[in-house]
Amino acid sequence: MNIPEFPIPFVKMSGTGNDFILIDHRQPLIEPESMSAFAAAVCRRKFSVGADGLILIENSEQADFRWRFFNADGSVAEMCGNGARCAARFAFMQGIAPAKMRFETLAGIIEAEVSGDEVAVKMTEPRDLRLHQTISVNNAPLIMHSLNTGVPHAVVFVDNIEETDVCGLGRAIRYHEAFQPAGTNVNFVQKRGEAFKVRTYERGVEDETLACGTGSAASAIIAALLGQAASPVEIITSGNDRLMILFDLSKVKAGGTGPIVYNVFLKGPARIIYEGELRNEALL
Ligand SMILES: N[C@@H](CCC[C@H](N)C(=O)O)C(=O)O
Repeated sequence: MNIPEFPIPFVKMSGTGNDFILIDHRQPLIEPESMSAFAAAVCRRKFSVGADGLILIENSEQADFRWRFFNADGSVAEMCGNGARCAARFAFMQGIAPAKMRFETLAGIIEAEVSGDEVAVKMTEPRDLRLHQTISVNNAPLIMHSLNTGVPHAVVFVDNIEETDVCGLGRAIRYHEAFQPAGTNVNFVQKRGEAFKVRTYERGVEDETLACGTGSAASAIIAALLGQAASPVEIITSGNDRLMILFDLSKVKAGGTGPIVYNVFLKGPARIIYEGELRNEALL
């Protein structure tokens, strides 16, 4: 890795327990070929700052800014719902963007609105919907659904979410041949009154995270398509925080087949935990 010039100012943020390191990278500090290794080093818990992901905010010619998003293992993700809410608040706070903004991600343009510590983002149009797939996991048939809400998600409805082996089952599904080569994030979902509890095994973190925005959106939309919910859907995260998912749904596409879902919004808190300066020892 090319060693960047230290110290590097950063902000640590949490989107309902999904935590990120944010860096204003409009003046480039880290060489593109070193970014993945840099992300993996600074996201390493207990040895460095520790986080589920790294977000670099850069200049854009089409929007208020663009981001580069890295998972904790250094892999690049096309989109991250909670990261998007944190990035919007960071950009507003640093004077990079107004309260109502647009920014570029690999999944497309994201619209966001910041109001205090609450941030709403308009997600990309969901795609690649598959309902009622049966795959074999640990030699047993498992029924699941899948949807791409910016990144790929599998959704499994369970009867006892507390007892579900999120890491064991999640890893088996994440690496299942049905989802290769990209792999998938995996959400386990259980209805709780009018709300839904969601626990997510995240690709690129390779662990359960305390919340997942795109996973919550995929779970809410699939619950609605199965007739179990209607927008707005309240999601209870693993960390017992709340996210709201709003969307429009029409059961049949005009002149075609299959449902369409559009105007998908993800709303919830995006909190600033601390600000600091990275030293070179953060990479050791
Ligand atoms: N935590 C995220 C999703 C981040 C990307 C994911 N790990 C992937 O690689 O697909 C969210 O809040 O949406």
